[in-house]
Amino acid sequence: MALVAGVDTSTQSCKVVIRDAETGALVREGRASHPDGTEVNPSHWWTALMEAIAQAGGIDDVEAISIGGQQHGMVVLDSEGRVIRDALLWNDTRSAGAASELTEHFGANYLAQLTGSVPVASFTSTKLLWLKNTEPENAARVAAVALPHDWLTWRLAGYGPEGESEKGPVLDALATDRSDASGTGYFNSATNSYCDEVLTYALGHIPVLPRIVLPGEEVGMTPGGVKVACGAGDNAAAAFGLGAAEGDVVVSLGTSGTVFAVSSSSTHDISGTIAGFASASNSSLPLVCTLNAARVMDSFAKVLGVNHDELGQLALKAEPGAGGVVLVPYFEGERTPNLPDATAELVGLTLANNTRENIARAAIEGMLCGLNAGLEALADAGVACSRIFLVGGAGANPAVQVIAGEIFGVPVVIAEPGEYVANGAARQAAQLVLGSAPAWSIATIGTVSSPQAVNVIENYRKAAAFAASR
Ligand SMILES: Nc1ncnc2c1ncn2[C@@H]1O[C@H](COP(=O)(O)OP(=O)(O)O)[C@@H](O)[C@H]1O
Ligand SMILES: O=C(CO)[C@@H](O)[C@H](O)COP(=O)(O)O
Repeated sequence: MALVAGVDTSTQSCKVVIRDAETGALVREGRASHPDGTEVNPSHWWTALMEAIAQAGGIDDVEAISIGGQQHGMVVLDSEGRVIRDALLWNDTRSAGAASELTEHFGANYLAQLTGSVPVASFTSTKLLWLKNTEPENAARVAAVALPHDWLTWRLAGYGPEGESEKGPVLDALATDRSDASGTGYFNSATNSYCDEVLTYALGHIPVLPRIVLPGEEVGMTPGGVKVACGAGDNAAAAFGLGAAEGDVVVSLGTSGTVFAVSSSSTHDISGTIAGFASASNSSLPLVCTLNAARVMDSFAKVLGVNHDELGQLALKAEPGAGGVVLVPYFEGERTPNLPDATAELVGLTLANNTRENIARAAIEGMLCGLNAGLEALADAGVACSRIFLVGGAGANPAVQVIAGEIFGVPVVIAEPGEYVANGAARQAAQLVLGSAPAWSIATIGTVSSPQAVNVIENYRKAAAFAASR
């Protein structure tokens, strides 16, 4: 039995699954936490990866490993392979001004055609421009730029600063894949090449960038002799893990809320709503992302003094529409719509409807209505949606599954709880070992199908428009 390992180095934690390459059967798993914050020293990701691998029983008996990871984070290295400053993560909004500057300089239409997306503060390109504008001495020292999964892949393959790695600081050994590169804002996934003009404007010079490795190709070997595959951005890895095909839309409720689909045609949305990313299988991954998902539930569970399941039970005791209470969940600002400085609003309260049940339901409805707007944008762009796969930490909550059926108005398939990003990465590792991607089956536990709660969506739309107008 050949074993493969898949990793999800996500915003809040690192998860490792070890699976049978042929059947996909789960053999062992492990996880470790990441620190809080939108600015993180990458060494914490390495420590968490080592801890999660150890918890999963190590990888000595594994033939190949691949890493899926949070997208966009800016990891800047000097010529000695050392990290110059803490990485700015995808949910750090300080580069919102730089995003506007890039869009004004090149034009939304030009960037959408060239890179598939109009940049917002999440994109790596905007973080590099922020670095050049704010910390010019750090920007001048940048010899290489990597994403979180690229940097961990490099370290896993034995590279890193002298004294901390077996193979030393070989910057040219950095590697990535199309899906994660497509989230940088300086990559053209039609030609699989980097956009020098955007990079030069953003950073002031062209650094070493990870070479693009195609699915099924090998990046290198760990010092222990395990093959390393190219990895992927976390959303692309989840789609690959689920085997998502045309007509399947994936909604992921982790720190970010994302709605995306694997598509044979690329998008170039000049409004900036849809990011035109690449998938982990040589196709496209149109995606809409919000900054406010699982943590909205974490926050309301804390305020109401309940756990996640109890929050869900409270929500299901309230009627759809929460008696008129509406949450616009912009706790961390928002990315789609692009409102980096917005704050959350709880509106429509009266003495009669101000109950724990209504507030719990409004929290879940608000989180999902934000993503429903993304689903509508994908439909407007011609992306087919006959069913939705719900994944991510908050997607496992039974109340979220029921309410998702009402908000999306499309059958919601409930996959067995699992680590779908890590599974997708493990499937990439299996592709490397077997020569083609194995057809692992996905265990589902049911489908939620409800008429769409049109009034709930309309009330949310009005409240969100009001919040955006402030
Ligand atoms: N049953 C649940 N209901 C709601 N939220 C949950 C549940 N279980 C976990 N979460 C939340 O999901 C988040 C973790 O999900 P995950 O997909 O791993 O996030 P990320 O990939 O961004 O690190 C945490 O905020 C956690 O509190
Ligand atoms: O920025 C995006 C997608 O564009 C986020 O989806 C990140 O990739 C983080 O993912 P999670 O850690 O929330 O799963």
